[in-house]
Amino acid sequence: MSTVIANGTVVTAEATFSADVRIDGGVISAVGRDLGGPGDTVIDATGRHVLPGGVDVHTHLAMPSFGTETCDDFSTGHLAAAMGGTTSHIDFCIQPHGASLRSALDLWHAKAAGRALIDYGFHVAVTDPRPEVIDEITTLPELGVTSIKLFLAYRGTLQVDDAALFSCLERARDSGVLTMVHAENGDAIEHLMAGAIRRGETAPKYHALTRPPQLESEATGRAAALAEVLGAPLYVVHVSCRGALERIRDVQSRGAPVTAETCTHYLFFTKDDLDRDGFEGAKWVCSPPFREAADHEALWAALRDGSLSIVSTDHCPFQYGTQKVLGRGDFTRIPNGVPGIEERMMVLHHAGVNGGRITLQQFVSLTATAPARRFGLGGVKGSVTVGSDADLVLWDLTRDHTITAATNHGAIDYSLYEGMHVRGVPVTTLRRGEVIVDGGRLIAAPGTGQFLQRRT
Ligand SMILES: NC(=O)NCCC(=O)O
Ligand SMILES: [Zn+2]
Ligand SMILES: [Zn+2]
Repeated sequence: MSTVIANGTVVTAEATFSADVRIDGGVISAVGRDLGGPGDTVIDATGRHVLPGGVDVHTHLAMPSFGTETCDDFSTGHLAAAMGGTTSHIDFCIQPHGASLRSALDLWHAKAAGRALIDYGFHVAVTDPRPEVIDEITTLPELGVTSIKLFLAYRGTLQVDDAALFSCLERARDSGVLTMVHAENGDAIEHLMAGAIRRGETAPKYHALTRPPQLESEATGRAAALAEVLGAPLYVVHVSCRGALERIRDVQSRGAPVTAETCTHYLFFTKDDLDRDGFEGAKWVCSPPFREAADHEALWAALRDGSLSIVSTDHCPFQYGTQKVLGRGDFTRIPNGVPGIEERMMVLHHAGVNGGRITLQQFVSLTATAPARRFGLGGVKGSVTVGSDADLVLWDLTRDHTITAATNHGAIDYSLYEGMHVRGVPVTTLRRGEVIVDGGRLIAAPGTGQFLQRRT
């Protein structure tokens, strides 16, 4: 039996046009006029825009960190994602020290099993780059994993040195695997943090002050230079500042295969948000930290000119009431990370498209088409085109909504965007042709989200 989304306005990364979308076996089989026929299930999209479901390539669900674990698992995180119009994501599987990459992946598969509502893939974060672990990178594509991540910060837990970065970039290049990098100079940060604590500077705002933008720019330039020397593909995650953008543009101008993302929150907040009354600023603690208003404009410009091609969330939620408070009296113990998987599409659409900063096509590209293509899902996810999975979101561009943690759906007890008014919301979400959210009601059953085997 076929489903037809009738009378909507289809939006792709290239164009916006009136069309029906026909779905057979969970896949888009036609896009055109008057596609409905007898026996079809028809979903009337009159007055709605039909967008590809969001693809979020940077999330941390049920991730152990700072002595606790991110509060959204593959059940609550997926519920929040689906409610916000995101239909697939790629989560970071973190290699425990001493473990193989394969066993780390097994751990993450177990976290998702029986819970998933949307489709999901994994990147592997290599944290213990022993020679045999670097050798294992070549085996990842056969497991459906075609990207690894290296952290240049978080000394003692996640950080790797330049020798490991160089070896991994080389091995990944030879295996068709994309290397992602968290670019901050972890050694300099440790030094600055220790000095702040010695001086009794313990409040959340010192998180931002001990991670200055120069240390992100330096690490970005270093990673980009190593990738350029090797001709290895590199993806810089969560770019937050002008200096890092300059380093990325520099290597891109010479044709180096370096791409980059920013995350939603870096377009909205500044380091002053960490200096809110009492301990409230802890809600805004993430790495890299928030910068200046001028960085927002630089990031928007980079999204327009393509030097940044993706907006992801870095959804890494820790409850304020029970988890962020672990760092009361010592900012270095505040779990790093902020939530955003439910808000990404709405706030980016509102500030970006309604705000006149990007077009609706650019919005689709940044949130769905480009991330799918970059991470081995092109032609499968992220586009309203024939042959792609029917992951679709029907948007009402005229509907108003006020964001508040009380009506959000994840396990997190706050929203960075609390009280923000947006116009334009997802009203119906389909995953592989099946309606999973309609009018704010979840319809999908736990365990129906599928693992995404990605291509190199
Ligand atoms: N971003 C952040 O503060 N936490 C999540 C881990 C990471 O991406 O660095
Ligand atoms: Zn990071
Ligand atoms: Zn992250």
